[in-house]
Amino acid sequence: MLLTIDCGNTNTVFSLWDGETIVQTWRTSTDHRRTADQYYVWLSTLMQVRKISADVRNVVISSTVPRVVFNLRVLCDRYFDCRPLVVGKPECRLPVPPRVEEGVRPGPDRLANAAGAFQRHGGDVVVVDFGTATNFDVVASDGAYVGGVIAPGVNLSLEALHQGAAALPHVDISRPERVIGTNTVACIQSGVFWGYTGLIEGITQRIKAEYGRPMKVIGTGGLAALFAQAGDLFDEIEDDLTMYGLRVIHDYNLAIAQ
Ligand SMILES: Nc1ncnc2c1ncn2[C@@H]1O[C@H](COP(=O)(O)OP(=O)(O)O)[C@@H](O)[C@H]1O
Ligand SMILES: CC(C)(COP(=O)(O)O)[C@@H](O)C(=O)NCCC(=O)O
Ligand SMILES: [K+]
Repeated sequence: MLLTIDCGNTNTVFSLWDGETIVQTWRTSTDHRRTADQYYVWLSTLMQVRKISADVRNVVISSTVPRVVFNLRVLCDRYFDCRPLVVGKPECRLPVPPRVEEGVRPGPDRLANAAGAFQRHGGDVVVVDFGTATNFDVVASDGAYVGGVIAPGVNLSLEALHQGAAALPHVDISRPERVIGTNTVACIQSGVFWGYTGLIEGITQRIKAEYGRPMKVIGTGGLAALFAQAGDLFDEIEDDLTMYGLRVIHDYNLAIAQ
């Protein structure tokens, strides 16, 4: 079976595949101190809970936190008896190489999103990925990642507001009914929710204008569904896009090795 691991700056997500479908997804906070043994105890316990007896033979990893990769490699070596494919490393080939400035290393999550979006939609796509950062990944008609936008993430903004302003509490993000808040929490929620809605609308519009061809806008990441409530921001929402892209990259590397 294939295990895809998407390690972001906040959370690390593991998806177990059976052929073409994801059997289960598990999420833990990202912590570079977590050892291979700790990962394995956690994963195998959760598999037992779901009565899954997985024979993991292949692993593919995207990590925006370089330090965690070492222990994930040890996990693969010690418990799955395999060498993982790590997106962004020279030995991991991409179906279509990115077209960016010389020396730039795009986030592996963005490369995975591009591979997944191209397989599903055939290019001319913007992926809006809500993680620690809110990324816009532009995928050209041939499937190449060609750049995009990195904005501070929704939770990061909420946290910064709380940290920086003595009288402002930490609030959870939600869609306020009204723009004009009548209490402090409602004002913050409005600022973040409608502020990000404006950001997403404005940036996708400008990307489309600069790109000059019709584009599809795909939302992914936990908060995409919440922002879909704001109106017509996305053509589609695909929560598993990064994982799916990792699978595409895995399949491609397997095919060229044969
Ligand atoms: N479904 C959700 N509802 C609310 N908040 C979420 C949801 N999914 C993720 N988040 C929040 O968004 C932030 C970043 O999400 P995540 O996708 O895990 O980031 P990363 O991929 O950078 O680790 C986290 O603070 C997390 O709590
Ligand atoms: C922008 C990111 C931090 C987003 O990562 P995440 O929010 O998933 O943790 C990540 O894609 C990254 O580290 N990128 C490297 C720079 C670049 O993509 O140009
Ligand atoms: K991510």
